[in-house]
Amino acid sequence: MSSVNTLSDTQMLEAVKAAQSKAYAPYSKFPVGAAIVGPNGEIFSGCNVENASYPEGNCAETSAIAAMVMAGVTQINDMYVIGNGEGLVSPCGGCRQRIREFATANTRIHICGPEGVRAVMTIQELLPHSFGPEQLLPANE
Ligand SMILES: O=c1ccn([C@H]2C[C@H](O)[C@@H](CO)O2)c(=O)[nH]1
Ligand SMILES: [Zn+2]
Repeated sequence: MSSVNTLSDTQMLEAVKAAQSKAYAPYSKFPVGAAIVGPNGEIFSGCNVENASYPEGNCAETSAIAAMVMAGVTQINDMYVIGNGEGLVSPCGGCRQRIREFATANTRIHICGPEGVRAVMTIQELLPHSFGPEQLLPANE
């Protein structure tokens, strides 16, 4: 558990809380917010969007990634996630793969609670031995 929040943690906590407040989660009643810091310090946020056809719902991380890509950005420097409860709301398997697509070795995922950042991890820790763009894209980029 990390106990000290940096200035940017404080700013990002505000951003994820604002995103969480927009969640559409009438079925699970489990609102989640996510906020990405891009390579130039831009912030892209998203919330979970559920659906009466349950499997069609989107996670907050997925929504934030869509907002980032819509803005023309394809690199995640940091991802902040917040949910309710005591434990760690860490990205689901599908979202780990989606984050992986835009992550670098320096990307950090910050799992938050209302009081601050509870844990920080790398995508390598969340998704070891992962499959990624390097397998499919030419190396001469
Ligand atoms: O990291 C997570 C975990 C869960 N959810 C959402 C999916 C669903 O709407 C609700 C309950 O699983 O929380 C997220 O958005 N992100
Ligand atoms: Zn997910």
